[in-house]
Amino acid sequence: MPPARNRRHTQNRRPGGPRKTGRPQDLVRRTAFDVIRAVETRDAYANLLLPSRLRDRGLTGRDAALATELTYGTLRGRGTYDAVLALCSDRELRRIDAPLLDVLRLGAHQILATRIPSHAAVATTVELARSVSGPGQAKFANAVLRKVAGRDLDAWLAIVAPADADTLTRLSIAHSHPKWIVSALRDAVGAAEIEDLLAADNDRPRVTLIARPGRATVQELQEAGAKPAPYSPYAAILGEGDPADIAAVRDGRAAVQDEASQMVALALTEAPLDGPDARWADLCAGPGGKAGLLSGLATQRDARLLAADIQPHRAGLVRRAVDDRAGVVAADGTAPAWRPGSFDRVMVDAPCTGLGALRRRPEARWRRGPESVAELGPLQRGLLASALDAVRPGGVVAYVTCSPHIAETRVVVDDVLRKRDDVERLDAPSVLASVAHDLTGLGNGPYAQFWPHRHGTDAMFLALLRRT
Ligand SMILES: C[S@@+](CC[C@H](N)C(=O)[O-])C[C@H]1O[C@@H](n2cnc3c(N)ncnc32)[C@H](O)[C@@H]1O
Repeated sequence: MPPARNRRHTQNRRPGGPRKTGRPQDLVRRTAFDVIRAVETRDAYANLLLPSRLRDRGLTGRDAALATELTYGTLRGRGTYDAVLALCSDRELRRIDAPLLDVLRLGAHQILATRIPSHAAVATTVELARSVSGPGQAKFANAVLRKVAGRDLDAWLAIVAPADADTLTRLSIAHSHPKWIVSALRDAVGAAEIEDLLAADNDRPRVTLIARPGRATVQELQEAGAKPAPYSPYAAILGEGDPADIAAVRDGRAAVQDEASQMVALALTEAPLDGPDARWADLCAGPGGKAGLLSGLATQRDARLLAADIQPHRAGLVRRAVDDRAGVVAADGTAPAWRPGSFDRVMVDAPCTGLGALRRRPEARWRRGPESVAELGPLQRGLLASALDAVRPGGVVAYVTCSPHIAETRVVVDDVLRKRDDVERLDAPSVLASVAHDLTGLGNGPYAQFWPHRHGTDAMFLALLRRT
């Protein structure tokens, strides 16, 4: 993980301190490197690939923890490390072979953000450079990394992100976020909190579980070692350990799910409604996180959930997450197979940039550019319009994104509603507060926005809309 932001975290538990026993450190670094390369070359997701690489190579315990930290930290901190490396290299970064540049980033992370002694970090990284790029490049790596090791992180930050630099540049380098994301997040959260938000994006996210209603209980998760969670009555926080070690998770009766994701689904089920309340739909259900919760509650309330996703394989994942009463279809939510007014409650968890979940997807910030926001806009508008048609008069739609970018959140809702006179906005923060009394800081309504730095959750957005 990078710089400025993470002092809180790194001071308490900086990984990679000296070890007493000889361990396969080379294998640990090689594993981190291989995952970082796969992220770069074939768009792999670190959080999906790393666990299987650790298993394949028999890395467990402290070795697995170090490989995870090196992988995630290097991916997150890339923006800061590149700024430092650029000053330490006599070659422009774009002229350095991509694999070697990843080795250098991995070395910079160890030197600047872990307790691994600098000389050991340099020596092992140079060895890795030798095996990846040959002896000549190892010499180059040695020269660059020795310069990196000449200053600590604070000293480097004073040079690469000085206080008198323009704010966007300073925040972008110090907190390792692309400038366009810093700018978008600042528009959404405001200048006073942007630095806290960027810092939270670089923190290790807590692992939150959901006990799927009717199939598992929070008590069962707590007996397995999880702790109470602040907001959702179905959530528990796993401080350490592998979720897959918990029987309810292995059986699919419980799952890993961010607490804000749980809360926005609960808000849909708690939004006040007159008349029948028997037919629910989730138009973008894959892989089934929210649908799993909705289906359990639907069954308890004698309602029925229809869950749809355009991608058949994701609809298949939904099938495993929901209970037997729910229907699951592979369908395009913008060209519905159901009649208008078919449902009482509809969830639209729209495809989005995912800027609200940067903590959990360390590579995501480097993968998309600002153009992706505009590209997703028509689909987001189409899905919301379709959901409003699918709900009966008096029924409720939840429009949700895992992004706080205002062009994906309130701008979409306001655009769609401008063209219709049959929709009213409900006060989403009040509905959420009816589920969890201590839940504040969601904004002044009618929309609700969760924040990592305020709530310790993903930055989920929620609009609750009622057909009139
Ligand atoms: C943000 S994800 C949904 C996450 C899910 N609700 C959960 O909680 O696990 C968005 C989903 O929308 C699906 N999708 C994209 N376009 C769609 C469309 N036109 N109709 C239905 N689903 C669509 C994607 O395949 C993806 O699975």
